[in-house]
Amino acid sequence: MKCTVALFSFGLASKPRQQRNQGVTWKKPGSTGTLPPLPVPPKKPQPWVQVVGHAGSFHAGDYGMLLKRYSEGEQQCLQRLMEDSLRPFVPGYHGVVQRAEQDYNMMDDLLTHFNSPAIMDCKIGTRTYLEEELTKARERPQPRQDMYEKMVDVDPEAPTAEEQALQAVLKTRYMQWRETLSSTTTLGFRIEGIKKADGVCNTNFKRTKSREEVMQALQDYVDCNALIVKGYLRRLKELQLVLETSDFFRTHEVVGSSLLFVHDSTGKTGVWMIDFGKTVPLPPPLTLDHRTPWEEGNREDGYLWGLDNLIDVLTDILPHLNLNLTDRTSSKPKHPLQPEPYRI
Ligand SMILES: O=P(O)(O)O[C@H]1[C@H](O)[C@@H](OP(=O)(O)O)[C@H](OP(=O)(O)O)[C@@H](OP(=O)(O)O)[C@H]1O
Ligand SMILES: Nc1ncnc2c1ncn2[C@@H]1O[C@H](COP(=O)(O)OP(=O)(O)O)[C@@H](O)[C@H]1O
Repeated sequence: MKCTVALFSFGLASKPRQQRNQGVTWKKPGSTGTLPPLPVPPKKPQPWVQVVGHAGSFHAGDYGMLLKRYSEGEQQCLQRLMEDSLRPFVPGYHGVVQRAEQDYNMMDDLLTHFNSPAIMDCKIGTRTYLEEELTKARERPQPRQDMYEKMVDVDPEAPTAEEQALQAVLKTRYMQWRETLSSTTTLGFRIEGIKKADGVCNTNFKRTKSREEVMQALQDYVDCNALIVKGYLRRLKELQLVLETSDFFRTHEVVGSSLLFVHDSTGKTGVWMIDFGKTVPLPPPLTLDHRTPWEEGNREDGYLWGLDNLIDVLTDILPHLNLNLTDRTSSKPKHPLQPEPYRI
């Protein structure tokens, strides 16, 4: 799908938006010599942007809330995450709401405190389908025509003779093909989509596979700004430490989940874990270290291995970037082969 922009399609409170702004009054300066501070005019509502994912699943709400089409599994994860050490790394969860007879999980809109942000969705892990989906596909195979078409659009040679005859592929086969076509298998993460600050959106990363291609895409995403990368690296390293001790993480298979990167021109950066639609609790006493390679039955997802690699790749691009946040005239590295040393 293409990036979707939404402007408050569902108000979450009974008070309409315009009414909320009526509390702001502009006073004349008094005659005592000291000027009272001028009230700040109300901020223009920022449009919420969806970079990738299912079309029609989200509604931007008022008061910095986001509604995502209800899934019980995701609700349980978000509830548990509110009690876990990972809480600062996920959107705040605020329960279930109903709109037009549809249930939604209500969570924080992570874009709220950014100004015209650049956004990147990176899917983490070496496997993008659940083990239970593999079992189901064997027991009751349901070849899909839509996935065949998506496959042929990218590479007409990709389907096997049997798949060509059927004009359909199994979902797990499609997902495995996407994993090996991109950097999921080799690096344990892949770029799904990027929206730059100028509004330009790119979801054409299906074939972005090699370390060099990934580095190039990341470098372009941050506009060669080392301070942004430094901010991201700080946050990712904190996340890495918390993941290593989180009870939630140890006891869940985390599949198809993304890290949402956000930054803006002030230099503010943020990274959060999103999308727990395919995150499932493990049968006790099974736990995962998220770094051991996957073998069917061990449930490992490669999440931490992918995060380790993502941190490595971001660290590797640092010497090629500009340290000067405000120098927009020199956004390309001047001597890519002789980079200046960079220290974190
Ligand atoms: O990105 P493309 O190549 O379009 O493929 C999509 C993604 O893999 C989705 O995963 P995610 O939501 O993690 O992005 C997946 O949704 P699931 O999460 O339901 O597996 C879709 O499956 P279907 O929804 O079955 O079509 C699949 O068609
Ligand atoms: N809490 C959030 N705040 C801001 N944007 C979000 C949030 N959750 C999701 N998004 C946006 O929606 C996109 C799809 O989210 P995701 O949960 O992965 O949906 P899906 O389950 O349909 O794949 C993300 O790439 C991001 O742009």
